Amino acid sequence: MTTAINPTKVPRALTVAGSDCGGGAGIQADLKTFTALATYGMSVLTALTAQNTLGVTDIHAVPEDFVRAQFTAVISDLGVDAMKTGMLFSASLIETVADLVRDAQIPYLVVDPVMVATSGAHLLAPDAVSALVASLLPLATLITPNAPEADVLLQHVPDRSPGLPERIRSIADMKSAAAALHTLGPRYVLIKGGHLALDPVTLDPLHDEDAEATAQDGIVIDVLYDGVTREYTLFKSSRVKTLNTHGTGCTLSAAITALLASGATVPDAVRRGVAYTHQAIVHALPLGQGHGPLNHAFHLRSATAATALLEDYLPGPEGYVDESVANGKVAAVAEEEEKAEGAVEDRVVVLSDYGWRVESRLIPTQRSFVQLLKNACSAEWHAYTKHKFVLGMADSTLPEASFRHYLTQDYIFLTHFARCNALAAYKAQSMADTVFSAEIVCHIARESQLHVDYCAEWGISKAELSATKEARANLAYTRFTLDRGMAGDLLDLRAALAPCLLGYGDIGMDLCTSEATVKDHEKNRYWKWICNYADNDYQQAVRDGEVLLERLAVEYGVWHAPKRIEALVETFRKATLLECGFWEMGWNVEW
Ligand SMILES: Cc1ncc(COP(=O)(O)O)c(N)n1
Repeated sequence: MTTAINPTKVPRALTVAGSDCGGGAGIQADLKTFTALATYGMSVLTALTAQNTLGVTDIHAVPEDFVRAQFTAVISDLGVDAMKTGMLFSASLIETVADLVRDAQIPYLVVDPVMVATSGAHLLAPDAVSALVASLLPLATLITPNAPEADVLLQHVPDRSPGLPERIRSIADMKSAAAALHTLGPRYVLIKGGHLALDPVTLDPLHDEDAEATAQDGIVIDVLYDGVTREYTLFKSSRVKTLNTHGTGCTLSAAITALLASGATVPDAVRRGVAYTHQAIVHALPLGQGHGPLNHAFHLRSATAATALLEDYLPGPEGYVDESVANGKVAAVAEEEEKAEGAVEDRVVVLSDYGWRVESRLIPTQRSFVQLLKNACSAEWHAYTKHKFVLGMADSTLPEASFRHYLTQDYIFLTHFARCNALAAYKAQSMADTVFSAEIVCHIARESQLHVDYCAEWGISKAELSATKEARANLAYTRFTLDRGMAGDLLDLRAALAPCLLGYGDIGMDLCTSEATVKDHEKNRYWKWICNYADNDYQQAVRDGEVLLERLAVEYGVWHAPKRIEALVETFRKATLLECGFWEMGWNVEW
């Protein structure tokens, strides 16, 4: 039976996996991920586990006939654009699923060869690996083993070349393993590097004694191999110091499946899936007493923000039967939220192939430092992000002379913005944070070159740019930021830089989603500028910057230092006003 056609534009994603009643892994993680990535999620259960963050206490396999019934129900009526498999448990379940997939002709199949849970429980019978290799891998578009799973699968590669490692330890090993696993059938192989300890600079495998220390600031490399083009793509993420990684593999393969269902190519789905999973780990929840779950809804930011989202949908006063009861409830919720705010102590484990070490650190629960800054300066933020210069770009009424003046000054601004980030690299307390800022410097250098090209489109030559004198507003803003950085610490500097990073993100998004702007965008002279800041790359930079600010806020102890918060708010306010001054400068073409 082939899959039903899709009469809507909603991407349809199916997971065939085990249930984790604790909600962190398996079907539950997959469905949360599908929803977070705006796909319609469906599930076929292969096994029920009694499980929490500490481990699996029992497993109940679903009979093959019932797996068949679930799959047929989904395929015949709702249809599937992409599907993944997770915990399949036994050889007979694997063969059943492979039979069903073969008939259904689903466009994409992602196989996550789940073998052992983070907690150590066996989720696949050892004798079922041969069935997985023989029946399911040949049908897969992509397989997503971690290094230990890849090691097991490699034992099943016929004609193992002598170059294949016994145990994957380096990027070179990951590459040769990926190419070897491709011969088992899947076009793409993604080997996840979370279990490897690599030197963050040379990317060489670490010796046992160095692994523990460097794993703190380490990086994770995932290797994707395309068996048709024979190309490798390496995805780099910073390693997150946390114990809360339960469900990481499920989440990544589900995210890739959702993105494939949405029309992404495999490399793009992997790139975005890795980024989504990384953020879900960064915001992971310290729930339970073992490996806590990821936060699949990190983009809702906080319970307060999620509830605020619902404000638009609440009925008016006429919707309540008894207003006093309703008000009482609201007050109770507010009190609960207040109690929930603050910081909790999280046990942080630095994990590597070679061992682990526990540290403790404070993790804010409900609070967002970025939100605090924006709320405290809401009037200034409004003046900046809704400035007449911005509104003039939205409807293309901004005089070109103003924009040109702004562009020439922005070129100078970029130079100082790079210096600020170089200063941030110097102020950083860890190699990872130094590299983070240094990479921004390199990014600004490239942006500066693109700026020259963009200015040329506006008839501004490189010579003209070089001869431009710096306007007072520019001087004030950039030197203020540098001064904050030199006199203060990394957080002071990042708070001074935040209005630029976050504000342009807000403006790009606002203008790109405003109906009026979008409707006439072909006639809008500023559309390209707008798209540049609404683009995924810039928005990702905004998210990275926000995550950094939230972390620094905790690391520098601001939640216990009201005076420090006040000072940081003032820095943020001044920088926001100086951004307004920058627009004013453009608007008035003042020198
Ligand atoms: C039902 C189910 N499926 C998959 C996993 C693996 O997830 P993890 O390795 O994070 O424990 C799990 N623990 N439970």
